[in-house]
Amino acid sequence: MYWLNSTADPADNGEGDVQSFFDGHKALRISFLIGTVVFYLAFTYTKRVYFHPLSGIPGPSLAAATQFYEGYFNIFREGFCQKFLSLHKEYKSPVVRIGTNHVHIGDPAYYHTIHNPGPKYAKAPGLYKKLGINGALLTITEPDRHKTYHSTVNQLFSRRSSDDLQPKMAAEVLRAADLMALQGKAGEHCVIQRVYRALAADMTALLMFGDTLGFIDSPHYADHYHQFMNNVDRYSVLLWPNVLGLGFAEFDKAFDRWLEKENEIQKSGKEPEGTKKFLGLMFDWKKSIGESFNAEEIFEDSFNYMTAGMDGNGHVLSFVTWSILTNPDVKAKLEKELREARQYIREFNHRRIMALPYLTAVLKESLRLANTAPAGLPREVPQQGVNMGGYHIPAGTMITICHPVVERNENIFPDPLKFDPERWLGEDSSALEKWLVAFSKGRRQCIGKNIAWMLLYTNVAVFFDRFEMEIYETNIEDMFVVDLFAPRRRAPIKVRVLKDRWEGLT
Ligand code: HEM
Repeated sequence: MYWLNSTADPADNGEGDVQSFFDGHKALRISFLIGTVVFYLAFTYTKRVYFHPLSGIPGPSLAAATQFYEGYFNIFREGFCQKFLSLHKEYKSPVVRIGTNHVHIGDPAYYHTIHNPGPKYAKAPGLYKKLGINGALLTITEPDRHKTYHSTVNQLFSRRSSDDLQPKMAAEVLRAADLMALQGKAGEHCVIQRVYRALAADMTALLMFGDTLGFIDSPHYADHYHQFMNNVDRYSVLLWPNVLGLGFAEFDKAFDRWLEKENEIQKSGKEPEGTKKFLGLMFDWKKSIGESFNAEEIFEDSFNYMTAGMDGNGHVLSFVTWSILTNPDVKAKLEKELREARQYIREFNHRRIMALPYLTAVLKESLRLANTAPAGLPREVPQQGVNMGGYHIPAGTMITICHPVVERNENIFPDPLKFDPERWLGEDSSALEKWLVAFSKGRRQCIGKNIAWMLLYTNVAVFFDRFEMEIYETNIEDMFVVDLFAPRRRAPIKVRVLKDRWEGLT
């Protein structure tokens, strides 16, 4: 830098001169900075838009150039995923580029290629590692690691294991219904989404840890709005890793209690009777892969199961409730079927409840339209790349096919926005099963599917057979789905119980 000032004393090390040069040339300094930034931006833009391996794929140039494009829609508009379907129309292409290294597929024919039973198309670290829930089953991206974890815990989520919950689930659902009846009599409304979430959270904890956090015991007049649920609502999913230590004291305490019990089992070497619970299985898994048990990691994973269970079910059941109560024909048909099955419903015979055809159709149609994965579940294109929709997509590209591509496709589901359970009852309806993707498909599909179905069936059967209900101060705008990786509605669903049809029955 010495050359900048030719009149300087050669004995001087030059630092002072450089300083005075820049002090005296503020405008030049600013221009230099602006020039550097403009050059950098222009260079990056040109490189990403025109000289990137995805350059040939149509899509908004700004999306290709910078992640800020996606960020803008996520922060200031209704979410980037709201644009996905329209981008395919705008660019008249089944493949569009939605990020620097990210493409979106608009053709349902590729859904099962991406979400397949094999190890190809691993979860994209670009999203899952950023969620920060280290070690959680959900965020494991390495196929082999996922396989060993999944096969160790899978038995806990089997249909049989969910069946074993029957007596306790019956007690909790029937108790929640009794409390709703009391609210109805008092002329109070009920935030039913909280009731569903509370039931699902308690059942998830019971399945996994053999204990609950007592959601259903939290004040019923607040619709079981437990501190855990309250905190989940306050901190978005994207902030969880930062707040896990802050607002979840009760879960923390419960986890310590469960861990202490498991440590005793490990020390004594004496397994209790019955299906091994989650922490025991995690000790097994860690041993089998030669790692030590990391309590912090398992805590985060456990937290993730709790929220996935609570909010997955709450989200879908709130939509079921809205759909039944705003479609009088559907409501009448369902109530007729439930009335005829009342005996089994009151006995909480879940296997018989789960065989009811119209209820099944209502639930499938709700799962289709509830929008359980609005932004899709990004995967990574495997080695050698793939050809899709007339384009070559290179290995390592993040690839997404959001669920509405399938769920709102008019060739698969004619008149797709209509809530029409009958479509699942027709002669060729079995062909539709492959397009029921709400739990995803393939190797990374929802592990909690069995308990989720059991809750969906029994909650709807009990509440809709027992109560005449109406929607209370909730409108269609409240049903809008906001993408926070986990789907959220703008506002929860409220109902009012008008009549208790089981009152006086013995
Ligand atoms: C109606 C309710 C539910 C719906 C619609 C639902 C939906 C989904 C979807 C779409 C995925 C795939 C996520 C991805 O690929 O990243 C998933 C995964 C998962 N779900 Fe669910 N879920 C529900 C209930 C539950 C319940 C009750 C539990 C807990 C017991 C649970 C735990 C999980 C876990 C741990 C994963 C990660 C699985 C893996 O990566 O192998 N879910 N769920």
